Amino acid sequence: MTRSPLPPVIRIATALIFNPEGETLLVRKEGSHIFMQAGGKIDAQETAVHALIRELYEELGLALSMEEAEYLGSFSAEAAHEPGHLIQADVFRVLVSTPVSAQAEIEELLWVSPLEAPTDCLAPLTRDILMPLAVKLLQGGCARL
Ligand SMILES: Nc1nc2c([nH]c(=O)n2[C@@H]2O[C@H](COP(=O)(O)OP(=O)(O)OP(=O)(O)O)[C@@H](O)[C@H]2O)c(=O)[nH]1
Repeated sequence: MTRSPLPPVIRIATALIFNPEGETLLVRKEGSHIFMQAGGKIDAQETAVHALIRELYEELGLALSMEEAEYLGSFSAEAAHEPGHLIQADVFRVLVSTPVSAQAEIEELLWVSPLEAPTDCLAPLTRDILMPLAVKLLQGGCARL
C-alpha cells in the first residue's frame, strides 16, 4: 500500500482585527479576488507574534506592541492560493481604534460585521474557522474591546 505524501504546510501568523464597532478586518491582496485576514508567513528564526507585528506594519501601517496581540490558537486549513498546500496559522486578536490603510501588496481593505460577512469570496481559514470564531467572540462579549 502506498501512502499519499503529506501536503506541504505554510506557517503563517494572522489576526482577527476588531474595531470598536465590533467589525473585523479583511484584506484582499494584489492579483487576488479572495479576502482573508492580514498577516503572512513566519520567517525562520521568527516567533509568531513577531511575524504578526512585522506583517501588520507592512500591510496596514499598524504599529503594534506584543501586549496588544492576544493569542487565540493555532488553526489549520487549505491554503487559499497554493493548490495542495495547507496553512497552519497562529491566530491573534487585535483591537484597533486608529485608522489603518492598505500598504504594500494589499489592494483592498474591508471592515465587516462577522454576522453579515459574505461567504463566497473568503479564504478557507477565514470562511470556515475565523469568521465563526469572530462571531463567538462577539457573542461572548469578548471582542469588546
Ligand atoms: N495572511 C493570510 N494568509 C492566508 C490566509 N489564508 C490563507 O490561505 N493564507 C495563505 O497564506 C499565504 C501567506 O503568504 P503571503 O504570501 O501572504 O505571506 P508574506 O506576506 O509573508 O509574503 P511573501 O511570501 O511575499 O513574503 C497566502 O498566500 C495565502 O494563500 C489568511 O487568512 N491570512
